[in-house]
Amino acid sequence: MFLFINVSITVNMQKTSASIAFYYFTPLCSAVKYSDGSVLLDSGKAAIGTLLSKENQYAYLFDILPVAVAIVVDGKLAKLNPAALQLLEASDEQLLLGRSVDEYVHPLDQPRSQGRLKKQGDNWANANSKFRVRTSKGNFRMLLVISRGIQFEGRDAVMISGMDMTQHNEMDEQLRLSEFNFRRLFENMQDVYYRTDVHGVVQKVSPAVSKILGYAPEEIEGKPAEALYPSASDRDAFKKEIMMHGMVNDFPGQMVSKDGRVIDISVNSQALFDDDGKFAGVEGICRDVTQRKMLERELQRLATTDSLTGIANRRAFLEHAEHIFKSCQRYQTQMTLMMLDLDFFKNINDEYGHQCGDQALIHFAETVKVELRESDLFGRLGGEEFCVLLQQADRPEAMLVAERIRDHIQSMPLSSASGETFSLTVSIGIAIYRAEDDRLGRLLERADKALYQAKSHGRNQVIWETC
Ligand SMILES: Nc1nc2c(ncn2[C@@H]2O[C@H](COP(=O)(O)OP(=O)(O)OP(=O)(O)O)[C@@H](O)[C@H]2O)c(=O)[nH]1
Repeated sequence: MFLFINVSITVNMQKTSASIAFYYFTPLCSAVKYSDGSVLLDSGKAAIGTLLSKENQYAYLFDILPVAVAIVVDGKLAKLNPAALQLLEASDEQLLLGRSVDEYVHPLDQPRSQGRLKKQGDNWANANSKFRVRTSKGNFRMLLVISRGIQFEGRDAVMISGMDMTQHNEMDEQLRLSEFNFRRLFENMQDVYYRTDVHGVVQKVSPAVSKILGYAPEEIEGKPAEALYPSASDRDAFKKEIMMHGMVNDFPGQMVSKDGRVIDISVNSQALFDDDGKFAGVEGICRDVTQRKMLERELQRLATTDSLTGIANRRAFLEHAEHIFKSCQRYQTQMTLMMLDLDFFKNINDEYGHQCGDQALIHFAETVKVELRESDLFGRLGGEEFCVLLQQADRPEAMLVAERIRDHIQSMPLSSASGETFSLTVSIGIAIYRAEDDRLGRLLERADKALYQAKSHGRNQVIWETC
């Protein structure tokens, strides 16, 4: 296959038999035929001379060239090959011959084009340059054009050869536009774009990082990303997920800002691989979700907390208790459950008012809390009924805690808004986990039964389950 790059011609062309000499190149030979008919060949390639001496073969080559070629005399088209006709969307060469080149060149490119066509003689060449060309149908094309002085039918002429770059140009433009869009996004996005290398060293980070973490990008780029994580476990969980799935979505984590604050973040990332398919790093987007997390925590707190006393509400208590119950079933460990109910509480409300009753409930909860350990659960099941779950507590231990609570409640000083003092008592029923308990409800039922007995036996007492 020929490679007609920089086709350079000396022409002595008649209308019927054309004689063109090409510099042409193949892997095997290079050859030149000059206008005086002489042929210069590389040594050892004389066979090609036979080919070059056949002038009609050059005319044939001119016709089959995939590159548009036009010969211009005095600024007017004098000869075009079929590729040129195709490029100019013209069906017949005769319609173009004699027309000024300017008719086909974009007005803004005409001064440049005219300057290049003005040169005399046949020993010069214009460098590659882009021109906007208008076809016969009015469509614009972007051409990469080279031109060279030649002799055509005994006159100074210019041979122009052009490659259609319209598509390349559109692609360039699209690329430029997408680069521009990416840059605009990169500069202005609220979230932080980041990319690390295979060792977790930050390669690129977007300017939003300064708003979120207080660092300028240059302070982070080139440093290990893990220096920004407050906890190694967060980092390890992230790495594990990325290595396992190649990506993470809305992955929760935390980072430490320049001023030492811990920021909640959510990360969308994906693993990067090199051409050989080897892991090459991670790129992704980090979002500051501190506000969202605070709201979520607040919502969670509201959903699980009794608004009056601040202890667990019924749902949260039972959920947690269920959890501990299952653990007891699996590991056959101990747990005891106390049901606590204030005695004659209706009377407090009736005598001192509902607000005073509320205050009494708050004091009650605070007093009970003091008697419990971190691992114990305390919740308000409703009204003046409460429940305590003691983990790893046997009967003597549970009885001791319950008695202490009962005692402290009865000696807890309370006063009404008008200054009247009064006290409260509490009845407590206790049940302990048994191996045959198949659900938490069994334990609750037995504790409730014991509480009922405490009430019916006179209140202000602790009763251990009977059977
Ligand atoms: N102030 C106040 N009172 C409440 C609250 N929840 C329930 N109560 C009141 O608690 C009282 C419970 O009354 P009862 O169920 O008759 O029980 P009791 O008066 O404590 O009598 P015993 O349980 O039999 O000793 C009712 O008057 C309820 O209105 C609350 O959040 N605040």
